[in-house]
Amino acid sequence: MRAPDAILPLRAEGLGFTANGVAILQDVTLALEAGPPTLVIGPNGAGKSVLLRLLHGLLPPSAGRVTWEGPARHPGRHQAMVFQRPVLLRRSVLANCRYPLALAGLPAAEQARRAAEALALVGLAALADRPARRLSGGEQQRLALARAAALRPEVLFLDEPCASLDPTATAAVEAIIATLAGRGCKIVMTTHDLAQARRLAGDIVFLHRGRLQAQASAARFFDHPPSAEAAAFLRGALLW
Ligand SMILES: Nc1ncnc2c1ncn2[C@@H]1O[C@H](COP(=O)(O)OP(=O)(O)OP(=O)(O)O)[C@@H](O)[C@H]1O
Repeated sequence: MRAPDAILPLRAEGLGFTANGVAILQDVTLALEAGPPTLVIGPNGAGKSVLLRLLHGLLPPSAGRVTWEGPARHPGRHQAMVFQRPVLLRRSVLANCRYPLALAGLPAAEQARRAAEALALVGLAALADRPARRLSGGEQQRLALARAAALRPEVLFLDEPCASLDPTATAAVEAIIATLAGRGCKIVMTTHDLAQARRLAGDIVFLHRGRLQAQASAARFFDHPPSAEAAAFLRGALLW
C-alpha cells in the first residue's frame, strides 16, 4: 500500500541544464515510479550525473521542472544521494552514520538504533569505532550507503557508487543495493558497467549527448535496443 506521505512517482518535464551557454541536458521528460532500480546509462559526458543532481534538487534546472507526488512539502526529507567518492567526516564510523540522523532531529535513542541497524546492513558493525577516513575505499562506500539508508529514504540516488571499487567491493555494494531495493527503497543509479546495469536494473534511462534517448524496461532495452544509438552503445561502438 502506498504510504500516505509517499513522494513517488517523480516526474521531470522538459528538464534542461545549461552552463556557460552550453546545453548539457535538454528537454528530458520522464517519470520514475516506485519499484525496482532505475539505471541511468549512456556514454561519458551524456549528462547522467547532471540528471541525478537535478532530480535530487542539488542543481537548479535551467528549463523545465521536477515534480514529486503527494502532499510532502519537503521532498528532500524523503530522498538521499551517495556519490562516487563519499565525503566522510573526520569522526568515527558510527558518528558519521548518526550525523544526518541528528540533523534530521531524531531523538538520540532512535539515532543509535537506526545507525546500528544500518551499519549491520552494510557489514560495518564491527568497525563502528574506527576513524571513518581510515576505512578502505569499499568500506567507505558501504558507510556512505549506511549513512543514507539510516535516513530510510523513499528514493536513493547513487552516482557511480562502484566506480573505483574492485570486483569484491562492487559485489558487496550491489548486494546492499539489492537489499535496499527489496525493502521498497527506490534506487536511481548511474553506472558505466553494463553488466552491473543488467544485474540491478528494473528499467533503463538511456542518455546520449544530453538528451533522453530511451526509457524502457531492462529486458526490453537489452534484448531489443530501442534506437540505433542504444544498439551502438551496447556494442561498445558509441563513444560519446
Ligand atoms: N555544474 C556544471 N557546470 C558546468 N558544466 C557541467 C556541470 N556539471 C557537469 N558539467 C558538464 O556537463 C557534461 C555532462 O556531465 P555529466 O557529469 O553529467 O556526464 P556523465 O554522463 O555523468 O559523464 P561520465 O560518464 O563521464 O561521468 C560534461 O561535459 C561536464 O563537464
